[in-house]
Amino acid sequence: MSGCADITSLALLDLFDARRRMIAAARPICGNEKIALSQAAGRVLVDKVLAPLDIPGIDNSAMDGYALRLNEVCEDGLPVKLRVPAGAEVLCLPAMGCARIFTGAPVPIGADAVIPQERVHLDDDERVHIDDEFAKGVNIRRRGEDTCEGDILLSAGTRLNAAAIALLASHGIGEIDVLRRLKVALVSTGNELIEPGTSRAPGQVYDSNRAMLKALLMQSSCDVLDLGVTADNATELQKTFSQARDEADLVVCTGGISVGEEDHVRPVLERFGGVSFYGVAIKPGKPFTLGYLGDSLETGIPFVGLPGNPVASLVGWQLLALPLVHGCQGRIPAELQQFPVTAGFSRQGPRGRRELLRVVLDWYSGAPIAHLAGGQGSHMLSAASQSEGYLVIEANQDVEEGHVHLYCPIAQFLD
Ligand SMILES: Nc1nc2c(c(=O)[nH]1)N[C@H]1C(S)=C(S)[C@@H](COP(=O)(O)OP(=O)(O)OC[C@H]3O[C@@H](n4cnc5c(N)ncnc54)[C@H](O)[C@@H]3O)O[C@H]1N2
Ligand code: MOO
Repeated sequence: MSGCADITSLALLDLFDARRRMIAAARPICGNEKIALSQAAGRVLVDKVLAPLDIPGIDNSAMDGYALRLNEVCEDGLPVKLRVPAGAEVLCLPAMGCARIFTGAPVPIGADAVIPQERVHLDDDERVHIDDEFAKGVNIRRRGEDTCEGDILLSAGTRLNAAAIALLASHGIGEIDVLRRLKVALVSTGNELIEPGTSRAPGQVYDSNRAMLKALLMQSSCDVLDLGVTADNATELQKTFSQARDEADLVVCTGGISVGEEDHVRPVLERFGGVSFYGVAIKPGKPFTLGYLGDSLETGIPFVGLPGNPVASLVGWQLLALPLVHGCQGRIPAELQQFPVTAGFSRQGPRGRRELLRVVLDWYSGAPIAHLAGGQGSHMLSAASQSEGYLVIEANQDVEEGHVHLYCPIAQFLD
C-alpha cells in the first residue's frame, strides 16, 4: 500500500487558490538570446522595446483621391498639378491646384485634405470638383499619430504574437532579445502505455497524454525534453526524475498521481523533493499536484503532476500548469477569462468540486447557448477535441436548461 493520504480524506484546494499558488511558485528563468524577428513568434521579450521612429514616418494619404487646400475649393474646380504615388518624395502643392494621390503616398506640403476619388467629379477640362463638404485634415494620416520615437512599443514579458511582430517590423527592427526557451521535461507513467504507431495488445493504451502535452508545450514555445514512458515502478521513476531535475527547468508528469498502490509518483516526489499541494476541487483534474525536485519549491525544480485520465490532464494543463509556465517564461499570467452563457441542457451537477463541462456554443438565436460537446467522462477525448470551452458548474449546483453559468473559452489558452 502507498503511504500517501487518500485524496478523498483531504480538503481539496479551490481552483482559484490553486491558480494563485501556481503563479506564486513561478520564478522567471534567466538567459537571453538575440534572434531574427522572423523566428520570434511566440517568444518572450526580455526588455521593453522603445520606438526608434515615428510611425507613420510622414503625413500620408488614407485614400486614393485628390489632395488639396480646402480654402481653394471653388466653383470652377481645381486643375490636377501633381501626381503622387506611394513611395514618391514629399512635394509642395502649387497654389490653386490639386494633386492626384494614392493610398500611402506623401501628402504634398500645403494640402490640408484628401478627397476620395468617388466623392469628386472631373469636368471636360479635367478639373476636379468636390461633391460634398469636408473637414480640414480629412484622410490625412499624420506623422507619428500611431507611435512616436521613444514611445514604449512593447513591455518586457510580452509574448510576441503576429501583431507584435508586425509592429516591430514596421519600425525596421530585424533582431530582438528574447528569453531563452523554457526547457520542460515531459514524462508519462504507466505499464499499460504504448507508442502510437505500434500495434496494441488487449489492455494496452496508446500514450495520448504525452502527444497532447508535447503539442501544448510546443504551442507555448517551450523546449521539450521528452523522457518517454516510465513504468509504474518507484526505481524507474526515481531515475527519470533525477534526469529531469538535472536537465530541465520544469517537470510535467502525467499519470500515477492518484491513490492506488500502483500510483508511485507522489511517494517518489516526496523522497526526492516535496509536494506543495495535492488535489484541487475540479472535475476533471482532482489529483492535480504541484511539487518540486530538490530542497524546496523556491530553490528546486517545479514539478507538475497531471492526472492520467486524458481530459483531466488537459484541463489541469490549461487551468493550472499554464500560469506556472507563463510565470517561468517571464510573462505576466493572465486572469482566467469567464463570461455568462445560457445552458441549453439540464444535468445533475457535481458534488464537492467545480465541474468543467466540455461544450460547444450555438449562436443561431443571437446570444450563445451552450450544448454538451459529447460524453463527459475524464477518459473521453472525443468531446474534448470538439469543445470550444468549458461551462463551469459550481460545486453542488445542478444545470438547468435556460439558466446562466460561467463559460470559460478554450481559445484563451492558446496565446
Ligand atoms: N480510489 C480512488 N481512485 C481514483 C481517484 C480517487 O480519488 N480515489 N481519483 C480518480 C481520478 S479523479 C483520476 S483523474 C484518476 C487519476 O489517476 P492517475 O493520475 O493515478 O492516473 P493513472 O491511474 O495512471 O491513469 C488513469 C487512467 O488514465 C489512463 N492514462 C494514464 N496515462 C495515460 C496517457 N499517458 N495517455 C493516455 N491515457 C493514460 C490510464 O490508462 C487510466 O485509464 O484516478 C482516479 N482514481
Ligand atoms: O478528476 Mo478525475 O480528473 O475526475 O477524472
